[in-house]
Parts: sequence; structure tokens; C-alpha cells
Amino acid sequence: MIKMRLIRLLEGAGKYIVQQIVWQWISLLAEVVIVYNIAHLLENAWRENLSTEGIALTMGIVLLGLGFRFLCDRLYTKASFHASADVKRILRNKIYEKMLSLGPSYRESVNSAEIVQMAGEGVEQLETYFGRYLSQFFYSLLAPITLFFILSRISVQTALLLLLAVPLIPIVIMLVMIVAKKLLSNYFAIYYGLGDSFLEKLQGMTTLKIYQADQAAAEDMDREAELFRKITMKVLSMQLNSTSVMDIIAYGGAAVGIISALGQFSKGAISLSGVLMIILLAAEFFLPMRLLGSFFHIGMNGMKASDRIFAFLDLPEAEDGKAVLEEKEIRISMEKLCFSYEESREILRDVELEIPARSFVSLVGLSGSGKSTIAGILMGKNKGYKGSVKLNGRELTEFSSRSILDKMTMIGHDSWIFKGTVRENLLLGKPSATEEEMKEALRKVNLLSFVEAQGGLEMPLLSNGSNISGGQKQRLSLARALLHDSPVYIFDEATSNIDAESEEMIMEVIHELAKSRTILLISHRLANVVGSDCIFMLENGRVAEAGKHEELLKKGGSYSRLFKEQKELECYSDKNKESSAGRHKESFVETQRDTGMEEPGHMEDLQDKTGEREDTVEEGGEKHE
Ligand SMILES: Nc1ncnc2c1ncn2[C@@H]1O[C@H](COP(=O)(O)OP(=O)(O)OP(=O)(O)O)[C@@H](O)[C@H]1O
Repeated sequence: MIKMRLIRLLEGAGKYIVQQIVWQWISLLAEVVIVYNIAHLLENAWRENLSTEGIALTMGIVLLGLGFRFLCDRLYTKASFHASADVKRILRNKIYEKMLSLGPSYRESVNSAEIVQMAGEGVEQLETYFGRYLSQFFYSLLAPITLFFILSRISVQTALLLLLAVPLIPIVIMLVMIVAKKLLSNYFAIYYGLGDSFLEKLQGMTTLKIYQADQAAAEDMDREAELFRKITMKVLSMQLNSTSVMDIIAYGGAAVGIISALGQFSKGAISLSGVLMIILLAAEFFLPMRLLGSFFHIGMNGMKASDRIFAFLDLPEAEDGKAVLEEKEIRISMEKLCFSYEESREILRDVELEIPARSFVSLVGLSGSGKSTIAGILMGKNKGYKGSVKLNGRELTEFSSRSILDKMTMIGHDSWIFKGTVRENLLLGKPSATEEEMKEALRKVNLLSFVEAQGGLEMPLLSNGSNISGGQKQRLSLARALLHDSPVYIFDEATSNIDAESEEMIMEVIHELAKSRTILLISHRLANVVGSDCIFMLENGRVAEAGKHEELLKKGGSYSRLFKEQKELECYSDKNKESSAGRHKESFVETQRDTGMEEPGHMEDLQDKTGEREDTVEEGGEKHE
């Protein structure tokens, strides 16, 4: 009924739980005083022994007692608020710290929806546990004992009867707990699953609409929601049923005590005021325990929610190195690098790769050949590689992830633009950036005039930059990356799915950067890698070819084949740029046949590789129409 690991979370908040118990106990004593005085007043009235002073005194004491109880109640609520607020803050900090220590790879262990639910409602579920349940647990033991000592002065037999009936309530709670544990595990599994599924469908809503699969997705959600409704109803009826049983015990127990007191009164063993006190206080024996039963159900939800939170906090963390990358120039080398996401499937096999400082190196290869996996290893997202990855001769794992993220900047094709302003997004790259530095970065990516026309650095941006074009979004991400000013830049398909003009502009910036930084460029579009110092062609997780563009062309291997295919396709598109969309597609299919690539899916692959661009292909540094 009490979870020690949760108690340890209390840290300094333990005093608020003690305060809650003290205020409740004082309030109980005030009630006893009120009841004592009223009982004596009634006895005096029965004996026709009432005096005005006596009535006034009793009324005064009653009013004072009520005032005292009101005050205690306020103080109890305040302490209850502090106890839960402190724990919620501590727990949310722990979740946040855990996210930080899991680093970029957190999604491999837990999904985003679960984190949101855990840190939001999951933590909120603990409010009752800390704010009410814990103090009530101790108070419900203290109250009957206190009342036993007071009422045993009137009748030991009745007081003992009442005291002995109280444990029946925790027995019911224990029995309910056995059923509740399993039910609540199911409840939370379904609850988190529903949240996950909802977020997934919400994020993919556009795609669902495009494929007119939104109705089917809605039906899926309905099914899951119905499942959740059913399990919620089960939990609620279990709670209601146990509450009813506890009510029967509480009021039944009080009734037994009252009957026993009346029996003794009829025999003249106790006075009228004594029997009145027992009648008025009998329920108080049980009410704290009965209330504990109610809090227990909510507290149990919290305890179950905490299981998930603790499981998350206990996730193993890859050891973070301590070394700090100080150098301004960084050389990267990989030897016999192997990596797998799942044991059964090796993604990288003995990759040998050398990226000298201040060089422009490209990684190319068909989709799924392992390019992004390499980028992920360098950024510390993919942990547990075999072989060696060295930065300036020192193993990558020796460096702290903070230091790695400080010295390497990755720009993907889907860098996130946060809701806010252009300024806020740029400051993520360099928090201390001046206005001039930010404008210079925007100028470099040819975005300054656009941003200035939209209100300057205060230009509002919607979540993920949904109020700007794909090309503008990518250029803004690049401006932010430029401000980060790191010795290594990794571009992972940074120019895919954007307009030709933005692509050309981004490539210009990359070439400029390459004069002073180490650049690793991952690109489907081989026209972009032509000017590289070295191109590594990956095939099924192995480096199949490496060299400069001209060398690889001369070699006549996979790179040369792929390059020619792309060039042909782009020239073909160029010739047909006036034709209608329908004709364009037919021509594309024909070209694909001409190039002898008939396997299913290959067309999509090629479209992907060329981006169906209508511009030119560079070869040997020259532009070819
Ligand atoms: N998180 C993951 N879990 C399991 N397998 C993964 C994961 N990420 C990638 N893979 C698998 O690893 C292989 C290499 O993926 P990777 O993203 O590195 O390829 P890529 O060459 O960058 O492909 P693309 O050019 O399409 O981006 C693929 O077969 C992919 O299915």
C-alpha cells in the first residue's frame, strides 16, 4: 500500500506529509471538544439544569472549535498542495534529465507519445498519492487509536468493539488490490497505446487524407477508444463496488458500536452525555479509513503510473565519455566499422572511411545502403557500434555527447523549425548571436530579403515552419546551422525535396563551408557530390568504391553506372520540360525501360535519386545542359 521508491521521491517534501497528519489530528481533537460540550449541554438540558452562562460558554467553545477546524482544514490543504507540487516537480525534472542522458537515441527506447503522457498525466496521477493518500494512510491509523483512548473512558467495551471493526476496511482494500493490480496494468497499457496511436495518426493525417485512409484510421481509433472505454468502466465499477463494501463496513461498524453503547446506557452503565459522545463519534472511527479507501483507488492509479515512470527512469544508458573535443579542426576515421539495429541484421560491414580535416567528403549509395546510419553513429544517436570511429585519433565513445554535439552539426532533410519567430529559431544555433550575425547567416542562405519583407527577425513561424516553403525552411535550418559554427558539418539529404534554386544555393554554401570545415555530404543526387575531395560509394553496408568523381567514372563501377543513369534521366527531363505532366510521366517510364531498370520500385528509386529535377548535371566541375 506504500511504495518505498515513491516515498524516497519526497526528499524535502516529507515535512508536508507530517504537517498534514498533524493538522488532521488537531482537527479531530477539536471535534472531540465540540462533541463533548454539546453532549454535556444536552445532558444538562435533559436534567433541566441549563443556565444561560452554560449555553453561552458551550456556544463559544463550539464556535471556537469550528473556527479551529476550519483553520486546520486550510493548513492541511496547503500542506497537501506543497507535498504533491514538490514531488511532481522532482519527478518531471527526473524525466527531463533522463531524456537528456538518453540523448538523441531516446526514441529507440520509448516513443514520444509515451513521454508526453508520462510527464503530463502520468505525473499528475501522483497528485492524490502524495497530496492525500500518504498522510491519510498514517492518519487513518492514528485517528481510531486516539478515539479509542478517549471513548474507552466512557465504555471500554464499545471503544474496543469499534476499534476491532476498523481493520475490516483495510482487509477489503487488500482484496481489491489483488484485482486492481492486474486491471490497472491493462488499463495503463491500453491508455498509453491509445495515446501513441492518436499521435501517430495525427502526425500522418495529411498522408491518411491523400490515400483516403482517414476513415479507416478513424475506425481504428474508435476501436481503440472503445477498448479504453470498456477498461475504464471496469476500473470505475471495481472502485465503486469496493467503495460500497467499505461504506457498509464503516456505517455497519458504527451502528454496532452505537447499539452496544445504547445497551449499556439502558443498563445505566454509561451516562447520557457518554452515549451521545459515542453516537456522534462512532463514525469518526471509520471515516478516515473509509476515506483512505477512496484515496487508495486514485493513489493506486498513481502507483501504477509510477511503475511506467520508474521503468523509463531505469532504462539503461549508454556510457557517456568524459573527454572534450577541444580542437578547431577535426579529422574523422572509421576502421572495420560494423553496426546493427537488430542482432539478426547487420547494416554496416567493415566500413573503412577517412575524412581529413577541412575536406569535403561525400557518401553515396542506394537507398538503405547505410549512409544515414553512419551519420547517426557520428552524432552519437546510434550507439553500440563495433570496430572503430575516431575523431582526431581518439575513439568517439571517449567523448561526451555534449562535446560531440558541440563540434558537429547535422542538417537533415527534416530539421525541425519551432513555432515562434525567426530570431528564436536562429538563436538555437547560437544563443549569443548578435542581430548582425543572424542577418549575415540569413544573407548567406539568400533568405534575408524574404525575412525582412515579412517583419524581419520577428517574423512569426508556425510549428515546423508550416507557413514557409520547403526550400525556405531548409535554408533557414542551414542559417541556424551556420550560426552553430562547428568544425564538422554533416549534411544528410539536406537538399532533397526542395526547389532547384534552393538546392543550388545550399550547395554553394556547402562548398564555401568546405574551405574551412570538415564536411560529410550524404546525397542521392550525384550531381551534388561531383566536386568532393573523396566520394565513398556504399553498397549493402560496405564501401564498394572510393575516390574522386573522375577516378570513379574512369573505373566504370557502380558509381559510374549510377551517375550516368541519373544524368540521362535528368537530360531527358530537361528536354521534356515543356511537356504536360501526363506526358512527362509516360516519358519517364520509357526512359526507365531504356535504361534497363525494370525491377519494381526502381522507378521510385530513380525519381528519388534525381528528385525529377529540371536543371543541369555537373560533370567534372562543368555544367552539362
Ligand atoms: N532505427 C532503425 N531500426 C532498424 N533498422 C533501421 C533503423 N534505421 C534504419 N534501419 C535500416 O538500416 C538500413 C540502412 O538505413 P539507412 O537509413 O542508414 O540507409 P540510407 O542509405 O541512409 O538510406 P536512404 O538513402 O534511403 O536514406 C536500412 O535497411 C533500414 O531499414
